[in-house]
Order: sequence, then structure tokens, then C-alpha cells
Amino acid sequence: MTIVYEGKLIGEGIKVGIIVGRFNEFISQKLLAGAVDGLKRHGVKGDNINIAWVPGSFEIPLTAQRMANSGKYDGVICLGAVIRGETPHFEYVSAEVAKGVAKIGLDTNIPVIFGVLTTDTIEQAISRAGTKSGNKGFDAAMSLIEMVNLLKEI
Ligand SMILES: Nc1c(NC[C@H](O)[C@H](O)[C@H](O)CO)[nH]c(=O)[nH]c1=O
Ligand SMILES: CC(=O)[C@@H](O)COP(=O)(O)O
Repeated sequence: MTIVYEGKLIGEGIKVGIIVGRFNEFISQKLLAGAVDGLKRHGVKGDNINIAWVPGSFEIPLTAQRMANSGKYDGVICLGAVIRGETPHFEYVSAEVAKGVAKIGLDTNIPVIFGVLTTDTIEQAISRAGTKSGNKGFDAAMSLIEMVNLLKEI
């Protein structure tokens, strides 16, 4: 699937920062592949995609804030996989990442897309990283392109 509007690929000229949490890397690397595929498939040049790896999803908001404030990007995509374990740690990590990412978009006035999986099981994460439930990284790329184009128009 490739979306063209008025004869142009919808992502042409867009500059994107991507932050990826390394924790559960076997999942997050699939999300990254999906996001890059979605961006390039819609005309975003490889030179206009900057990828930053961070230790885990908890470090995403700070890095997203730095990218969003840099003035180098039209939008930022946040990717990671927070998978429930034996302790309440899942609740704290997932809640803070979601709140942090949402706040940065509002504070910086550029699209900051939440592409962080928060799942109860590894199987749920695998399903959303390029198998039965699609690839949430690809979906995040499409959301970024839509939001960048929308904010240019309103
Ligand atoms: N358990 C998961 C984590 N935990 C690590 C934190 O994100 C953070 O890196 C650490 O607490 C140091 O500040 N991260 C994930 O992305 N996914 C998890 O399932
Ligand atoms: C989301 C987490 O922090 C979690 O994967 C950590 O696992 P555990 O709660 O068993 O320490």
C-alpha cells in the first residue's frame, strides 16, 4: 500500500527522528523496520531519517524531547516494547512513557507519535511487530506523516 496525493508521495520532504528502546530488542527492531519501511515507501528519504537507540522505553521521553526541541525534525516517532513481567514495574514504565511522550508533543508543538507496545505477553508483542496484528511501527510512520501534513494545513 502506497499513498499518493496530488501526484506526490505523502512523505516527500519530511524529516523524522526515531527513538527506539533497546529493551526487548527482538521486538523493537521489528517495529523500527516497519516504521522505516512505512516512511520510505511514502517518499521520506533515508538521509531524512535519524534513529536513536536508548536503553529502554523509560528513556524515550527525554530523548524525544531533545529531538523535538532541536528544530531538525518535522516529527518524532517513539518505538519500544514494554511487556508485563512478575512485578508492578510494567505499570510504572508504561504509564510514564505514555505521559511523557504525550506531554512532549504538546510542549514542542510537533507530532510525537506513540509507537510503544504495552502488552501483557510476549505473544501479544510479537503479533503487533509484523505478524498477525500487523506492525505498529509501520502504523506509527503513517500517523507521523498524516500529522505532519495535517499541521501544515491548519
Ligand atoms: N521492563 C522493560 C523496560 N525496562 C527498562 C526501563 O525502560 C529503563 O530502561 C530502566 O528502568 C532504566 O531506566 N523497558 C522496556 O522498554 N520494556 C520493558 O519491558
Ligand atoms: C515492564 C517491565 O519492567 C518488566 O518487563 C520487568 O519484569 P519484572 O516485573 O518481572 O521485573
